[in-house]
Amino acid sequence: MALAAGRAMLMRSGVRLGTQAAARGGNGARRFMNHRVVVEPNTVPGVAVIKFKNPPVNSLTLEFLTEFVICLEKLENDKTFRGVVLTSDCPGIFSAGLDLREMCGKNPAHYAEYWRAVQEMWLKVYLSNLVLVAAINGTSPAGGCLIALSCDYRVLADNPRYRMGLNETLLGLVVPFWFKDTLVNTIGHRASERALQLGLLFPPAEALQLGMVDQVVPEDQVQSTALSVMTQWLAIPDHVRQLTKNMIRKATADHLIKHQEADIQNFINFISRDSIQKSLQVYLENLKQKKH
Ligand SMILES: CCCCCC/C=C/CC(=O)SCCNC(=O)CCNC(=O)[C@H](O)C(C)(C)COP(=O)(O)OP(=O)(O)OC[C@H]1O[C@@H](n2cnc3c(N)ncnc32)[C@H](O)[C@@H]1OP(=O)(O)O
Repeated sequence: MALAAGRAMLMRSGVRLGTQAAARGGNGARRFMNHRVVVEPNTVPGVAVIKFKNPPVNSLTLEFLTEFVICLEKLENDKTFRGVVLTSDCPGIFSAGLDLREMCGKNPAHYAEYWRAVQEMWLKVYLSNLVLVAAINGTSPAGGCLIALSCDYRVLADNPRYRMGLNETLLGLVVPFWFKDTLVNTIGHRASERALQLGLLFPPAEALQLGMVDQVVPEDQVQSTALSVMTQWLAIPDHVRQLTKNMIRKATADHLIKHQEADIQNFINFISRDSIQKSLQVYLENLKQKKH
């Protein structure tokens, strides 16, 4: 379903699916290249590394979301893969979250298409049959943090400049209920209440203390740590681990699935408001002028 919609979207936007290139890297591993998402089968058997490559800040544009979902779907359907490490190819930034330009100055049909793509990405990551480990090698606000929170395990680089959290209120936005649920499921109710209302972005030591990440390691060890953690997760037979994951996550995902259309309509109504459009424009302008 998501794959078909994604293909249609890519066709509309002029991206040819046939352009995905395969090449052999130095270690002989096949390396699949999309435009914005690079998939590298790694030295650990059954594990692929997905690198976000949407410079300058890996913002979650419609095209990026579509490519990402297609990549995950392909890996899920390829039974040689059991686990995926998610990381970034953009130095210092895991993902800047939703692309603000997708939510500014567009029409309701675009907002609907964009929000559905955000929902589908979250459902795909949150309910993935694969083991997903986030190797967070940069800052990850809002939607970037959501991707990491939706993985099974998080390893964060020990760099005080890298902040993580759901900062939507700082942009004048109300966090969607399923972003909130994902955070509450990870760090608990009280910590989420404070973090969400204040739009807090946490440095590594605090993120670890809160349980927002599972490990903080030196920057040059993020990916290797993620891969060795993966080995531990893959020691469990897939079917029992998948059933257990599904049992724990199903209610949260079902909440969105049940209200998916209403959630899209709510997003359109909210984002189309003059006051919201104005505050997003001011936020973007401030980013340009480096006032943040
Ligand atoms: C019911 C309704 C519910 C609505 C809920 C909507 C939910 C939204 C969730 C979100 O994800 S909103 C996005 C939140 N993201 C942020 O607040 C991050 C903003 N960006 C930054 O703080 C910084 O850019 C950075 C990530 C820390 C990187 O800093 P750096 O100094 O390295 O780069 P910049 O010069 O700031 O940025 C370069 C370039 O990229 C543009 N940009 C940055 N972030 C975004 C973004 N999220 N979307 C689109 N574009 C972004 C920035 O404007 C610069 O552009 P320029 O043209 O080169 O000036």
